[in-house]
Amino acid sequence: MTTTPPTRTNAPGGTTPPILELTDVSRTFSTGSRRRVVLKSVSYAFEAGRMYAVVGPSGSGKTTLLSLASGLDAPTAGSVRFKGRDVAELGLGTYRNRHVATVFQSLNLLTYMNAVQNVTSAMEITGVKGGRRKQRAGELLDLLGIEPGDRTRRTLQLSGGQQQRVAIARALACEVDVLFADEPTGALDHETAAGIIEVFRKLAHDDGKCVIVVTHSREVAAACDETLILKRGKLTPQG
Ligand SMILES: Nc1ncnc2c1ncn2[C@@H]1O[C@H](COP(=O)(O)OP(=O)(O)OP(=O)(O)O)[C@@H](O)[C@H]1O
Repeated sequence: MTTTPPTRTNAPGGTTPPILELTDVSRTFSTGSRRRVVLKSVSYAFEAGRMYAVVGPSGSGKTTLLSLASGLDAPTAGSVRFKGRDVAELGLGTYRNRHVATVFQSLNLLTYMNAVQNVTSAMEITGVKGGRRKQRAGELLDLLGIEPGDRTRRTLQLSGGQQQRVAIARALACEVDVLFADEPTGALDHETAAGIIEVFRKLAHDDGKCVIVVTHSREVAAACDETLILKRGKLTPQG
């Protein structure tokens, strides 16, 4: 088993070991005889305590990048390392379930459950004990501005923006080191979006998490510590 300690950092003169490191990651999709190279040897080291925006034109591969970094998909070539360990060795399922949480563009809420149940169900692998789960879910739904009267309604009956906020509360409930979010403010009004971004910033800056957000929003990108541009298969930090 390889446990090479991480050494790289993107910060000029920085020495912080990365929490998540992509090394020469490529992803090619083959449909029939057609091959499409979406990511070409992408390398980047993400640090704890920072919030990153991944931006780029539609179809440039942002969701693909997020899928690889979050262990939903495996690269065609290259490696993804979490705390120095190759996630392929750790096991993609273990990596996904124990170390990272993702707010998907499609949200993936359990629509037959209410908001509280969606959030508590994410706590099964955390240290939060059964009796405290409801209370913790209440705290998170409070933080995301879901009114008490809406928390016991099936999520299918909530608005798109409310569902998005429940999905974020559920991701926060996982208490993991890395949080990924794909267009997390897409269905939200300006004010609610600003509140969500503040929650993400605090998560990074106060709780030391690594937050990686795919976004088309300039406001979201401006609130991040670093913006990475994905274009023609390459990931480049904004100058
Ligand atoms: N499973 C797949 N099979 C074949 N092609 C795929 C697959 N997943 C993604 N692609 C292709 O990879 C390219 C990048 O898609 P991706 O969804 O990662 O882009 P994106 O930057 O997230 O786009 P958007 O901003 O529109 O959400 C697209 O051309 C898409 O059709």
